[in-house]
Amino acid sequence: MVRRFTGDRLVIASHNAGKLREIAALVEPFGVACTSAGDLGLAEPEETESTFAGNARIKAHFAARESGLPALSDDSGIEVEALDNAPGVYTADWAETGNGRDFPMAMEKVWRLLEEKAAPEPRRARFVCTLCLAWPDGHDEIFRGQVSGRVVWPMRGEQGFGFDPVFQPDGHAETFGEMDPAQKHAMSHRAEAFRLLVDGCFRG
Ligand SMILES: O=P(O)(O)OP(=O)(O)OP(=O)(O)OC[C@H]1O[C@@H](n2cnc3c(O)ncnc32)[C@H](O)[C@@H]1O
Ligand SMILES: [Mg+2]
Repeated sequence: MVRRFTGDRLVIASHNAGKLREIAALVEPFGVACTSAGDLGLAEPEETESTFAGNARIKAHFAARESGLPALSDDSGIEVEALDNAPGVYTADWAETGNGRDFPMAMEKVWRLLEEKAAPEPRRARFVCTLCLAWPDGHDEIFRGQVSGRVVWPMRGEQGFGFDPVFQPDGHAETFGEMDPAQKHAMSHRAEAFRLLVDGCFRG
């Protein structure tokens, strides 16, 4: 049995401004007030697992325990088929410079590796999003969404965040970086996982 969410306040267990924006827009229609882990001064736990679900659990349970409130985390990334699904769980790590994150550099690295392999077009990829809703008593629910498409180069568009400028979803001419937020929400990995969360926990 999936546990229902009956509260009116949720901690968003993420320190990524782009995700916070998207998750707040998805949660808003349900009349649930969102506070981010950063607003509460919570630390960023280390993501030591090798799966999206494992890392999503670490982040949500940490925030739920520390805040005493239900917490929703998001672990996500881009899997590139010709790179054996890298960077995948390590998408944020590929952008890490020591002084912050450099996503243009990480996207260029993906492109360079694809060129070195002479990977044939289209260069298939998918965005994956795993959401974990955890309660302070230790219970959790996990939901996964994905969207298929291709990696394109050069980068296109200023919208969104992270790897959006090099990901073109199937059936569309624009990259996620060129789409407005509502268009991305209509098809994204995050939106799919969120629909499952709503069906299971908000309405179920
Ligand atoms: O862990 P939190 O604090 O939530 O923030 P993070 O940025 O570290 O997030 P992840 O550990 O889940 O790393 C996933 C990375 O994958 C990328 N990513 C995930 N969803 C994306 C999306 O919708 N569009 C573009 N890039 C995305 C983005 O660059 C993220 O930094
Ligand atoms: Mg992270």
